[in-house]
Amino acid sequence: MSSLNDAKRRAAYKAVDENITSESKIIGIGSGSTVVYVIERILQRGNLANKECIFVPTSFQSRLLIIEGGLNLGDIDQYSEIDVTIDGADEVDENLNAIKGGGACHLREKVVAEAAKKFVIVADYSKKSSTLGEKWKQGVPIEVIPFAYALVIPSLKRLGCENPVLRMAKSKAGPVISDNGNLIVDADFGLIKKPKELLEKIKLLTGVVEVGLFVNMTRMVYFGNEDGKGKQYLFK
Ligand SMILES: O=C(CO)[C@H](O)[C@H](O)COP(=O)(O)O
Repeated sequence: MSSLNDAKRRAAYKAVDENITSESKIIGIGSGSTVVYVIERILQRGNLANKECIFVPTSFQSRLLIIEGGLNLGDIDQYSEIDVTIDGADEVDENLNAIKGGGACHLREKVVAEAAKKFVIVADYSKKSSTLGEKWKQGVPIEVIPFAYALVIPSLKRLGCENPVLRMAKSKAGPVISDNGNLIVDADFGLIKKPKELLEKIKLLTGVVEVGLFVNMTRMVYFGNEDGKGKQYLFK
């Protein structure tokens, strides 16, 4: 296994072991490659898989992971109070603010994170930074309704992003369509020293549904380390 995957797995296992307890009944499941290891660990711990836990997905991908794992699937409209949500991230700064949405799922991810008493991020060492924008060079993912994207792009330029890019699909001629039927614009703002301010400004643009900046939401981050030895935890 690559050191990166190994690091993802270590972070995910530790986060499950330390945050999903016998008290946890409703659990939010994020999206992405690291979350696959979250489900793997939950299944290994048969007591979690078999008992009456309900798992709330953040995407088509995590819905499938829950179903294929034979876990109890719930929806956010049935379970709007979640005990703990565990999700990946594209970058996390030293204040535990994060960029998310590399998989175009950040709208649902934010809903399920906000519904949780505790929001926990799992990531490999390459995601750790001191200031957002240092590591994730693709830009801030912004979910936009299709009708408005041509208007949102120049507005993002006025906010300081030189080249906002409509995210295109890799195996289809056309744009990435989110699970909500929307488009994703990736907007590189360089180093983001004031993520809350930027989030508020982007969110005010008409047609923007959600921004992949998770500010003041994360309680804990588990980073899997490169050396294969330890794990690094950051707590708020
Ligand atoms: O925000 C996300 C999807 O929208 C993912 O959590 C993020 O992209 C991290 O993914 P991975 O664990 O594959 O690195």
